[in-house]
Amino acid sequence: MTLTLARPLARAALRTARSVPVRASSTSSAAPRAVPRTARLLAAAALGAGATFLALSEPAAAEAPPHAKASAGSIATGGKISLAQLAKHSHSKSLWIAIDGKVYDVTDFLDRHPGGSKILAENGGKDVSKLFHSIHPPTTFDKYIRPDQYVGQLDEESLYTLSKETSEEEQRIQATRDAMFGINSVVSLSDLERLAEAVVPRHAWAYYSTGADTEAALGENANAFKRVYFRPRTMRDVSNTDTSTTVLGVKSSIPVYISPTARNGMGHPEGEAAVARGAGEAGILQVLSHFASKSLDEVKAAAKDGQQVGYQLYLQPDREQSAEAVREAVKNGAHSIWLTVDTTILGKRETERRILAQELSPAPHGQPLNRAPLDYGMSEPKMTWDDIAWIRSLAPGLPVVIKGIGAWEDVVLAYQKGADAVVLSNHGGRQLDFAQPPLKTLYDVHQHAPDTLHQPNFSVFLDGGIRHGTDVLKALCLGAKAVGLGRPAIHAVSAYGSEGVEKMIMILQEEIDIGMKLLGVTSVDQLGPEYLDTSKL
Ligand code: HEM
Ligand SMILES: Cc1cc2nc3c(=O)[nH]c(=O)nc-3n(C[C@H](O)[C@H](O)[C@H](O)COP(=O)(O)O)c2cc1C
Repeated sequence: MTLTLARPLARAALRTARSVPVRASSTSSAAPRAVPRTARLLAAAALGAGATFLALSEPAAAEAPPHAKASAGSIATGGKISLAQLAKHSHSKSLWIAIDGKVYDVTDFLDRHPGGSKILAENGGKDVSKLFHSIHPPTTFDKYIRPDQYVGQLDEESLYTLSKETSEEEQRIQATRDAMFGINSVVSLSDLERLAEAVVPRHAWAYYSTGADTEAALGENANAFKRVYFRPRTMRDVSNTDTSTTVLGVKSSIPVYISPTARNGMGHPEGEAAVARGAGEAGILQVLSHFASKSLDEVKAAAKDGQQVGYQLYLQPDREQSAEAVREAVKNGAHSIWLTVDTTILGKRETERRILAQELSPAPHGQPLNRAPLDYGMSEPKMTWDDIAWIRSLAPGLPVVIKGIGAWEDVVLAYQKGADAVVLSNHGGRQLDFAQPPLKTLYDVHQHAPDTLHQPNFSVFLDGGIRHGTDVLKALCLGAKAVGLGRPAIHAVSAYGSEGVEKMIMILQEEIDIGMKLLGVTSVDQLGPEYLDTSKL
């Protein structure tokens, strides 16, 4: 396996983490331990090669699933299966995988797997429990796998072997976690980011952190805030400030919500459920991704009574599939539907591709030349403005939010087509590189379509690059009703679970409060463009 990039990255992660809340006295234990070659290879096996996930669920000698009894003997051996037997079924004519100690024949699922046949083929003949659970909500399984695909259970020895398997990456992560300072040493969102980089698996960090192409859009999202200055007013009584507001009718402790991000389970076993707990404690709205690691059902179960969770949809070419997803979200109590519209095709995410390609294709010579296929997996390229009415008809009474607007003209269209809100966003710089920073789009709205910012039944939100309370204040001064946090929430949950999310919101609340007092305002509705100098934007 080629580790040329892996090791420096892991070391860099540890270095940066030590400069923030990692106990100095434990630094020696934070160094990756020497790991036998076999363990490295096993680690490599987890994702075709190379990638491993944070321990999520130990393969358990659990009782056979209910459908097993019906199917026992149909394909099957009926008896218990060893890892060696499992490994023999690793080709497209007979493809078995083990999940939580149970073995399934997925040969006829290979070409239907929504995540692509390649990844499934590469993992045939293996235990894929950790990988499976970190990507798929539990409901996925029953939806796609028939009872007759159950082959049998892994034998005791195999289960024991699997339970003892700890990859080099898992050891590195555990050592880093052991060396972390307590949560109260975290003082900023960037502290959480550095910690997350140190404690999530390498491929997960590649996925979370990547932008598209040159990553100019990613960088500019945050930089744009640095080009806007405050014009603070003074000699006003600011002894009592109120940072709260409402977001689509939901009371919110600060004008901030959690943007939808896929696969939170790669960074923390509780994933979006932990985000829900943190958001609930701190009193802000969470929007759950279409590709979340947890189902809306599970997230609602983790949430407080009455806590609201929005549901984000990627419209699929199979409209009935999308209709079903919306109906299910409504049934499970979604507060609102957030339709993402900046993903007609997946952006070219080079950082992520580079790392995965190195891990998946370690051989230096003799590889066939691959053309990366265009990935339409995330959305329907035929989507138009008229689809807003269709979505609305599927979720009567629920707010419909259009997420991923990059030009002021589209804000006007969304308003005219009956959306309840828009999110000015370039998907955190992961889609069209050089798409202008959302703060600039907001400025354009303020210049060209200011009326849309002052409608009682229409809200303009923004996400991308928010890392400080002052960023939140700048967006509100320009007319945004609230802002979304994408990566910061992932960093927070990856580093400290639900407490991390709560801490992140506490930090922002303090920063917003300090900023308001120093600006000379006592409530968020007093914020306006007169508090800004935008001449450098
Ligand atoms: C055998 C049972 C499996 C089923 C039923 C299944 C089902 C699915 C479904 C429905 C999706 C689409 C995601 C969504 O709509 O939420 C998906 C995506 C995916 N699956 Fe699987 N899958 C299985 C096994 C695996 C395995 C063994 C792997 C890897 C080793 C894997 C890796 C992926 C990946 C990487 C994606 C793309 C996720 C994304 O783009 O965010 N799947 N799978
Ligand atoms: C790892 C990751 C996964 C994301 N997944 C989704 C998603 O599933 N649906 C979606 O609408 N946006 C998704 N986004 C975009 C975010 O909702 C949001 O627009 C972006 O992260 C904001 O930028 P920020 O990360 O600088 O806060 C994702 C972003 C990241 C970083």
